Amino acid sequence: MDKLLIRGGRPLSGEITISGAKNAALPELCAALLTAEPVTLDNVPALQDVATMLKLLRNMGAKAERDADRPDRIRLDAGSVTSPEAPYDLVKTMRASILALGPLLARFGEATVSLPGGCAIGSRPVDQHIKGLQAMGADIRVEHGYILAKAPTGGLRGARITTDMVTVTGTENLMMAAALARGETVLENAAQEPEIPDLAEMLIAMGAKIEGHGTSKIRIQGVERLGGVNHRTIPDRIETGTFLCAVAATGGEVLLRHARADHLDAVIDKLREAGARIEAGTDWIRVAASGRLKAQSFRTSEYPAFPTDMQAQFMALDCVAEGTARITETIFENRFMHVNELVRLGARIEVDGHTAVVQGVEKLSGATVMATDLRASASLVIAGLVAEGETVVDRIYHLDRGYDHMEAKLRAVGADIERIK
Ligand SMILES: CC(=O)N[C@H]1[C@@H](OP(=O)(O)OP(=O)(O)OC[C@H]2O[C@@H](n3ccc(=O)[nH]c3=O)[C@H](O)[C@@H]2O)O[C@H](CO)[C@@H](O)[C@@H]1O
Ligand SMILES: C=C(OP(=O)(O)O)C(=O)O
Repeated sequence: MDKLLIRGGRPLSGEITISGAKNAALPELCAALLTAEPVTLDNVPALQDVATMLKLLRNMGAKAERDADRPDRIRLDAGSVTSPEAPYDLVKTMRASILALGPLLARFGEATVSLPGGCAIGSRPVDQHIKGLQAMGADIRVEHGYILAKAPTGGLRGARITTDMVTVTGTENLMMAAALARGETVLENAAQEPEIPDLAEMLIAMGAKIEGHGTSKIRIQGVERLGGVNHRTIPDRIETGTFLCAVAATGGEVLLRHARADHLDAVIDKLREAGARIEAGTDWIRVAASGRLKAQSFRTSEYPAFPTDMQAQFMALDCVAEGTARITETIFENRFMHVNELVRLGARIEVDGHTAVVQGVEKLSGATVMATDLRASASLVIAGLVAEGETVVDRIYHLDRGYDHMEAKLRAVGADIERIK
């Protein structure tokens, strides 16, 4: 199993190019299932989750290949889908496979999708996806770990759907299903994360009629068919935020290219309050920091508030900042698993329910730690970059699921980090 060996204590300087967003690319790959025409996606990151999604689409009979001359481009053709099914062995490694459910049901009138397992960060049920599709007339049974879904005769029907909580993939699944349903769907309490308007723009370019994306009320007028499209995925705001925290923690100065500061206001505000210097243009962000920063308290919440996917990385920064930070996680019930590993590196953190209290220390000291989920892994990498001596981050397959060549990007700005097999 691969590990990362980090020798900490080096400031970072230079340039990093931000990849396309994992959480936009995954639903957009599934959106290709809505049409029999070719779809081309650009700026798709090279990640394990994307590879898994391509496998899943090919398993259904779709064509899904990276362009040989241009690796960020994926060409998809779901004209040849024969089996609207997502089997357990592919779904179990990637929860986002649930995003195949809405498009398959809308286009083929039926779908069989394995229930995603509970994962490290929480139980993560999909009841809201199911409830929304049922409101559109689908008959849904859960048997032997599979969601067996059938559309009514004549196809899904538009409906007014208010989800019990704000759900990102739930909103995406229902928006995609509604694009091919009969009549109007109104999604109330919709998620507003930037990945949702990006998906909506792609669907609109395919011929969908969608309004209100990026707000909590999305209106979709179903159309009979959708066509092909060439769409460019937005930059990954969480990869961007991860590198911003890394530079703020280690000190130095780095220019992030192809980055969108306007998708990351809550994190950038906190970094500035901590003492990092940040400038930004339309597609770049420059971050500079020196000395110890000031610890920052925050509370994760739905967009545009502080993202849960940045909680672990910012906690690593707080571990070596001056003062005390209170970090409250409100989205997932079990997203503090990095805490014990950070403590192994010398951090002082106490968890009380959904809140972690971090007392900043002057330094961390390298140790062997274990990655438990994707962003926990990123947090341990940041901690390793600031710790004295050697840190080994074990089980980095989590990191490979969601970061595009992270260690190569960090090495290019001066980090002493290598992958050991
Ligand atoms: C592929 C992708 O885009 N993943 C992101 C997406 O995950 P994902 O879409 O799975 O997360 P949700 O927004 O759905 O989850 C929000 C909360 O709602 C709960 N819930 C959700 C759906 C449901 O049917 N029932 C239910 O109870 C979840 O357990 C969680 O407590 O948004 C999360 C929250 O920003 C991010 O951390 C993930 O990186
Ligand atoms: C939790 C995450 O992803 P997923 O929903 O794919 O598990 C994440 O990106 O931090």
